[in-house]
Amino acid sequence: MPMPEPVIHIRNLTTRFGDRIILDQINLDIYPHEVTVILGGSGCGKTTLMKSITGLVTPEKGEIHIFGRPFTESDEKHYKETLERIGVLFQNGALLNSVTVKDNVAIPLEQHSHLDPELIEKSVAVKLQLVGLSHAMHLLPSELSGGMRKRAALARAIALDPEILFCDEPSAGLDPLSSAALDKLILTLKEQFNMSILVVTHELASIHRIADRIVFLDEGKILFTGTLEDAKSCGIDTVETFFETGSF
Ligand SMILES: Nc1ncnc2c1ncn2[C@@H]1O[C@H](COP(=O)(O)OP(=O)(O)OP(=O)(O)O)[C@@H](O)[C@H]1O
Repeated sequence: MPMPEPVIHIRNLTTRFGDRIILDQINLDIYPHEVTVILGGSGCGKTTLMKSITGLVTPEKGEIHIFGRPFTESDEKHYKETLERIGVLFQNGALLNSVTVKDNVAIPLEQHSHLDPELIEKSVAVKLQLVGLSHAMHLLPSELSGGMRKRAALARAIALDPEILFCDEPSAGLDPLSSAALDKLILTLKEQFNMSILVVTHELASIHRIADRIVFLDEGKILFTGTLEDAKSCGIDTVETFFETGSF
């Protein structure tokens, strides 16, 4: 079967901090309605890749097309419209501590939608129900467990019904049950909401549950891309060792 058009198409992406090249001429296609797991040792550039794609870091050179249109050199209107179709779950959750869970999830809708307050309230309630936090909507982030905080941050990341969702180490610091619950949610977002999802994680159990495709980064270059099954027997020592041992 021919591959569908990628939702993200990256060519020769180079990102540098000072005199250090972090991403070195990356070529990568991200396909729709799949979970793509970005793997690689600490400091290899996984977060920088996500930030380069989402405009949080400015690449030195290269092209990024999102939804079939150039993103790197787009005008302000197109740039903003594209970002509204993307959700990001940051590594630390990045919830505002001074407002309730419900108000945290409402923020993107208040800032980027034209919905009236009543519809915003309904939309927030739907998202909180989806992540299983209806009962916690009036709590402050500091009153939540780690797993609940991650789910609240996920509800906020999907507030605008994004077509692409980025999750940076969503299960870091979670116990196995909370981690599995989060993976289930990620699969629901892919299967029922048709999202294309990029996840940075190095937890083998999680990778086996969610990954359709693997992108393995090493020192700023892509060592392997392909399906999870292919990754396990790709003939590249670093990749195969990871799948055997769970460490880099
Ligand atoms: N804003 C920045 N300024 C300078 N250097 C940075 C900046 N952000 C990241 N780096 C450096 O770039 C390299 C890649 O960082 P990045 O966070 O992308 O790695 P990572 O693969 O996500 O690592 P980890 O798995 O440990 O989170 C690291 O050496 C880091 O110190």
